[in-house]
Amino acid sequence: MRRDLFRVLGLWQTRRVWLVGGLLVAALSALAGVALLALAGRVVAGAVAHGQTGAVLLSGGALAALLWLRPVMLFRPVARYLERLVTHEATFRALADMRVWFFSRLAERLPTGLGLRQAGDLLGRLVADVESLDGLYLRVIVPGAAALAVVLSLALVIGGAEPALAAILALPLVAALLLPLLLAPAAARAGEAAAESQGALRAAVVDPLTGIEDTLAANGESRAAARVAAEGAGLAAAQRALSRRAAMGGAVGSLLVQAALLGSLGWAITAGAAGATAGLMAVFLAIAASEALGLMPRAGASLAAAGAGARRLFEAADTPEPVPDPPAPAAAPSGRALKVTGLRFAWADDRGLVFDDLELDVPEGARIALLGPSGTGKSTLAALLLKFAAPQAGRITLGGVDIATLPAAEVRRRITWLTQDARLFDDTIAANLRLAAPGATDAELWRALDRAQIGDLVRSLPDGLETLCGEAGTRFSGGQGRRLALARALLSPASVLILDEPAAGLDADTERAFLQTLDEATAGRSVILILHHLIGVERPTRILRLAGGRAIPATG
Ligand SMILES: Nc1ncnc2c1ncn2[C@@H]1O[C@H](COP(=O)(O)OP(=O)(O)OP(=O)(O)O)[C@@H](O)[C@H]1O
Repeated sequence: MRRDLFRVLGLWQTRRVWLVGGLLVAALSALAGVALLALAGRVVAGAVAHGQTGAVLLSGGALAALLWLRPVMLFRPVARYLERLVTHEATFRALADMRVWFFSRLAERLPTGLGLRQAGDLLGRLVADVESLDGLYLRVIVPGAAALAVVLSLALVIGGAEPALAAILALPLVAALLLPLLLAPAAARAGEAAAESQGALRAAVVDPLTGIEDTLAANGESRAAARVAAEGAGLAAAQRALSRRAAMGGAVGSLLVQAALLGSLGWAITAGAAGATAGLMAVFLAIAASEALGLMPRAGASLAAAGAGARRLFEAADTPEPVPDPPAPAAAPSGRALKVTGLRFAWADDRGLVFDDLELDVPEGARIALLGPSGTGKSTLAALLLKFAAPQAGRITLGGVDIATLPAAEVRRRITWLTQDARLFDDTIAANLRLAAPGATDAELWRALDRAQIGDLVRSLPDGLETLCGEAGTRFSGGQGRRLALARALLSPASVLILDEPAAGLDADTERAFLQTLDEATAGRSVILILHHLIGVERPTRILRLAGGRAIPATG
């Protein structure tokens, strides 16, 4: 837990000005509270002495304390306000950075999809686990710094005059300050269970909702609801356990603060008149300290929750990168011929080989039709060409340069892929298209839409290019969405296009029309057409069939 939390602090380095600023303001605000009650104590002690001696005026010290009371009283709420402002701003900034960091790490590490990870669980990590880290700063570090400032100031104020009294006052408070560190390991399991349940609950909701049609068609909603209920109950139980720990910490905290208060009171009573001023001051200071230290032991639960959140974040973020970028990349290639030699690849050690000694030549401007039954590795080949996975043996060169020596982004600028289940995102048609070419003009968007045989439909929509697609393109039929995705691929400036079943979703006439115009749409670029069968109008320069892990020439 400790290592994970220190790593979080390391990632927050860039926000250190805000974070340290928050600590200083919090300490200042706590000290203002101490000063307020110290001054009040001094005035009351002066008034008591004044009553005893029958003097007409308060002593000089008590009078000065009285004069100082007003500015400190005014300063205190200002400091409290600033404390809230700065510490919360610091947290918002640090957590926002953390979310972007986590998202980028996932994007690098899961290029071929989530695998066995669940979208809902990852969402839980991005939202709830990142959020639990605010407890590390707002409920542990900030109050800890404020409490430390209070304890030190008490020791200074009382310690000089009455060391024994300072010890009576400070020892229980130091215990309250350190208690979170002792309580956190015991609460760790509850924190872990709560974080896991958060993820499981989100997964239980997101999974059936993402495929709601299939859930409903199978009458599966009551089973899905039962799973949500079960995960919800698990989460409630874990959170209850965590709250119990926090409540126990709170109770111990008030006991310790009361011990400091009673100890000071006892000392004041037994010290008699000589110690009355110091004793009274100590009682007042113990009251001041209760605010800063009383809640400290509760921080043990927050520390445990933050530790669990951090562990889950790093567990996902540290998934090994399937294809790390080379430390010293080669110069970008000038040519665009693709060549695959001696390629061997299996998705995992315990899975069979998808390719064994695969050879493939895609000269500049060639159009290769790649056929093969389901499961022979057509999509896998595309994944290897885009560096979503790395071969166990063999080479893939682009313009004569081994892509293993190029950064993935460089390769993906030159090779693009219309995947089999290409997705539209929850944005406008224009924004979806400009994913492939951010600088494309509207005229270029329309040209790509026309080439993908979907221009007329988009023209007929009231909002045209600004029409919203909905999540996963739900606003469109499967075939329409596919054509929009095809337009996006055609718009890409990449010099090698891999089009996986580009005509899927088109009726026979439109498919024919599209394939006949594909030459013009992809002029000057190399194209790998992944198809289950040819319809006779594709005019490929070569036809290859994938079988037994190799690409063999075919006649169509
Ligand atoms: N991301 C992945 N992780 C693990 N195994 C995978 C992954 N993608 C594909 N496979 C496996 O690799 C093999 C080849 O799959 P691939 O999707 O490349 O075939 P395909 O020829 O494109 O099939 P289809 O025509 O059905 O799309 C299959 O056994 C498949 O289970």
